[in-house]
Amino acid sequence: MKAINTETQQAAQERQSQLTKPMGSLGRLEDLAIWFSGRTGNDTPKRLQAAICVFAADHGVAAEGVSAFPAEVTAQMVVNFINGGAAISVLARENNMSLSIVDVGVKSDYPTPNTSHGKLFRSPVCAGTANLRITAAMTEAQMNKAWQIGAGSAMHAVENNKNLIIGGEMGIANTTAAAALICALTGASPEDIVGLGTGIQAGAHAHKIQVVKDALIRAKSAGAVTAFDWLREVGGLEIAALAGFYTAAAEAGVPVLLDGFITTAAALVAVKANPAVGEWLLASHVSQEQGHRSALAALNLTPILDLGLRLGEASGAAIAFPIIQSALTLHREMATFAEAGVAAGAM
Ligand SMILES: O=C(O)c1ccc[n+]([C@@H]2O[C@H](COP(=O)([O-])O)[C@@H](O)[C@H]2O)c1
Ligand SMILES: Cc1cc2nc[nH]c2cc1C
Repeated sequence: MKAINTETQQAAQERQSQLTKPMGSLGRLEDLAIWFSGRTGNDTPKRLQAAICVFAADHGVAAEGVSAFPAEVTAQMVVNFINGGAAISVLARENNMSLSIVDVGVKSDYPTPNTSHGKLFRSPVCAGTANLRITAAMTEAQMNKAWQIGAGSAMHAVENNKNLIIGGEMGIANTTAAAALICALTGASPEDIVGLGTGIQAGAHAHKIQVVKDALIRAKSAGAVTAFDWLREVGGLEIAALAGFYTAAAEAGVPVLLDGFITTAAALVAVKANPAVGEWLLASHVSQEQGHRSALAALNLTPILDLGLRLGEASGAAIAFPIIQSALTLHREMATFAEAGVAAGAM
């Protein structure tokens, strides 16, 4: 894993103190510029070129009635992404970000749209996971395959000169898998982590908590210990792909911007498997899903935005992106006190 460049990071900190503003007056935007300086080895980091990959897959646990929507919506939304009508399609266009949709296990058939608001990669590992309440979600081989597809997507983005990696997901019932993973990897209780996902009612929420409890007990008695064990037992194909995606980005030394609850669960898996990955992660927002705040805290991450979002698809990351871009442009282009002939204050 590439080390953080403390020299460029320090130079960026020094530059921040010389720009024509009271020190600290740009708040977290200053920290973001300094953070990127250390990661890019450049005291004035270049403009960001972001790649978004949305990983889509289905979940056997949807059969438990844990989502407000039917599983068919996963496939239908994949088509909507490519047709340009989904939130992430709009946001990717708005912010000039490349958009790839990667099917790693969508169950229902769907036509290949002949529009191209994003690139579709059909690489299903299998037709969705098994029901994690009653059996392992994936086999070891399926999990590894999904992980490798995610890693390959990150490497492809890096080869295309992308310098910010954004992962998103689409998968009906995946907040159940993500909640189970977060509980398993942080020790939190299902009551504190399981949320309403797409908008289930109180009765379905109580049942969803029980499903997660049952899954945790089952997986534990099946011998789950490592992050990979838990991923295989209670995770999902798109979550495995995201964990591989984040790990490969960190290994290539390219910063990662997380999205919501599910992407954070994937990041937790990646960091538990290799703690150095954590140095390359930024949190775009804290979602409305109940356990997101504590999952981010477990990763030592502070979200940029808190807008009550709960959509997924990388939408929160795409919304935070222009703020990060502004932080870097300000850092590069603002004049120093000396250049502008402005008197510096006492520091
Ligand atoms: O990103 C989030 O924080 C988030 C919170 C709630 C729901 N979602 C999205 O909604 C879907 C999962 O919700 P559910 O109720 O089917 O588990 C999945 O496609 C996610 O992208 C996403
Ligand atoms: C319509 C819809 C869009 C989504 N995007 C991400 N998850 C989603 C879930 C639903 C139900």
